[in-house]
Amino acid sequence: MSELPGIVITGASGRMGQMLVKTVLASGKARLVGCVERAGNPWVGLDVGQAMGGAALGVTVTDDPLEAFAKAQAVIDFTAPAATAEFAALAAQARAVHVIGTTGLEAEHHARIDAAARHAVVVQAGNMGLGINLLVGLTRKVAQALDADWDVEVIEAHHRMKVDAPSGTALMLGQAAAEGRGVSLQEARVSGRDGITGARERGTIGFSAIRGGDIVGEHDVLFAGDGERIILRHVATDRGIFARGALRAALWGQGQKPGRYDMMDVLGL
Ligand SMILES: NC(=O)C1=CN([C@@H]2O[C@H](COP(=O)(O)OP(=O)(O)OC[C@H]3O[C@@H](n4cnc5c(N)ncnc54)[C@H](O)[C@@H]3O)[C@@H](O)[C@H]2O)C=CC1
Ligand SMILES: O=C(O)C1=N[C@H](C(=O)O)C[C@H](O)C1
Repeated sequence: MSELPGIVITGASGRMGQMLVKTVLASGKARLVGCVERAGNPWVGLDVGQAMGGAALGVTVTDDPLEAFAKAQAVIDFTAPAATAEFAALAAQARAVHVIGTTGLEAEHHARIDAAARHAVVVQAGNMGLGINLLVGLTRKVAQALDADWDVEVIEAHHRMKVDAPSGTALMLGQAAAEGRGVSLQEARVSGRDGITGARERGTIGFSAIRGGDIVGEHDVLFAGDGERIILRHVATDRGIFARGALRAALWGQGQKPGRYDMMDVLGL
């Protein structure tokens, strides 16, 4: 029997990094072959199992991604935009599937990810969970069925440590609403109202972000009409859903042609 795919986790000491380490170990479908953290992180040089407060796993956290990626069939990356753009090139060099969960990516990061995807398999999504990816389809459908008399607002809530807004998921949902309506999100988007904003402009898609406590991730897509409202809602209560989705993407990516994919491809939605 051939060996299970080897996985490297970047940002291993982070909230998602630790969840990913546990998920890969528990899966029985992949091997943990490396963990990467940024230079200066206190976990660098430690065994990742011991750093997490458990038994040694025989995987030392390194700040050298190239060395780690050389052993990997897939890199699962939930870090920060600049790091992810750099990892994209290194993962492609190693011909490893790059699963990107990092959000807050801007045009320059997407361009570097696109360049890497010419040589290797990249799966990128602002949300790796099944529920949200289903909600994206529903949002597109509802937006298609309603005209611009229905105001669309995307409302999201996350923990106090989240650094980007709107969330990657909120942007996926906004994009789906814009597609359903046949408009450009870039042109329709209104974020973070404050002060004398004037009346709401017809056809815009609004975004509001709440930050507090330990909220894992909550998203509402509100369609507000005259005399009625439709609310599509997803509530995440456990980061395990994102980690299991990311591992599924890493396994799905084995043997695919080089290119850029998302969770819709992985889930067959
Ligand atoms: N797509 C999805 O399903 C999900 C995406 N996310 C996204 O994943 C990212 C991480 O989220 P959290 O784990 O909550 O953040 P976190 O701050 O707990 O973890 C990020 C980790 O990345 C590490 N890191 C940053 N730069 C690095 C570098 N150059 N090299 C190696 N490691 C580096 C940090 O040291 C930290 O340990 C965020 O962008 C978040 O929005 C989070 C959950 C689900
Ligand atoms: O930072 C988080 O925590 C999350 N980030 C993703 C996002 O930006 O949408 C996914 C999830 O909501 C949790």
